[in-house]
Amino acid sequence: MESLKTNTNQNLSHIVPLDFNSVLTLPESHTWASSTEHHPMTDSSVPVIDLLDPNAACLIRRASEQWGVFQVVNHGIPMKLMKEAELQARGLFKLPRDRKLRALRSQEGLTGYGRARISANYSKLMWSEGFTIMGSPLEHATQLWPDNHSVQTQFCNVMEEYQKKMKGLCGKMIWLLLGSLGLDHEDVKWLKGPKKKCRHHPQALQLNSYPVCPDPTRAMGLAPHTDSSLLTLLNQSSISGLQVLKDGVGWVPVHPTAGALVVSVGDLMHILSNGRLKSTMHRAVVNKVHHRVSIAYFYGPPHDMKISPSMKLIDQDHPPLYRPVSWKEYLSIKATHFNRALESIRNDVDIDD
Ligand SMILES: O=C(O)CCC(=O)C(=O)O
Ligand SMILES: [Fe+2]
Repeated sequence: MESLKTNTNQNLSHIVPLDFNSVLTLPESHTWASSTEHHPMTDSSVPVIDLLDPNAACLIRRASEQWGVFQVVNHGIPMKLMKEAELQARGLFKLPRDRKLRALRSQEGLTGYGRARISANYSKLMWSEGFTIMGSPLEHATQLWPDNHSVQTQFCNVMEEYQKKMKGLCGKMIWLLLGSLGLDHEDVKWLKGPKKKCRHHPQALQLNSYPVCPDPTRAMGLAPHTDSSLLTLLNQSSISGLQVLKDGVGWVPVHPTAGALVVSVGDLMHILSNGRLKSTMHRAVVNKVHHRVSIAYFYGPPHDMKISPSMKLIDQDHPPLYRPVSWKEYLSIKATHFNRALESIRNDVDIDD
């Protein structure tokens, strides 16, 4: 792979995705030892919950305890906006490679085009490319469409509106979940309440693209991971690819449901709930026919706020499972320990650095 240098002369080739159009066979660098072909030994599937159901809070608590992942319908996000965001993402990833590379993430940067960040934790590369947005994507939009002001504006408007709507829904979902565990605003003061003005909650939008793959069973779209967030809302479009790891069963596909959003409990929500709600391992597989795009919205607590198991969920039989940790600290622990990050902050486990 060519090395890409910026004007600060940093070598950024470890951020650059493969030129997927230029290869007819799966390169060795992207060939995973174990096949992603799977035959789950179960008929059970990730619950689909109607948010207008009077029993919704109880259903999402049960789904979060048993699966850590569920789909929601009647969530109030306009279908038109979900489709428009998907179209904008597709338009971006269809741009010529040199255009996308103009908006490449920088070494320390958080936003822009590049490989999945978890690539650093695996020896094989993934069959995907991503684009991260935090707030206004205007700077990158001008790099992507330098001569087309109206495309820039349209892209920014859609992505900003999408983040705004996701933020509202995420807040609602988090309070539904916490309420179903018996927690209220007094127990989680740092979390934005309906009328309270609180500190800034970091959010990020991750556009994922999984190009058509010549040998999908030996490739990996996005390798197994848990999300570090409090909660993640995923718009997975109509093409399947997302799978969750279910204890005793194996990888279970999350079949796309028209208009639904996939909700995943993140590691920090798992900590806050003292282990009651699961942050489930998930991955994305690829296919030979369709270019799949997904849009993940991650919502976290204020960066420096220490998150610890809620006092109300601690008693003699349920001691605090985790030590307090801020999101900032947790992200750096995750960078080192990756899928063992939660284990590394458990009160009852010692693991080597
Ligand atoms: O594309 C998908 O289905 C999964 C995306 C995901 O897990 C992520 O962006 O963290
Ligand atoms: Fe994820």
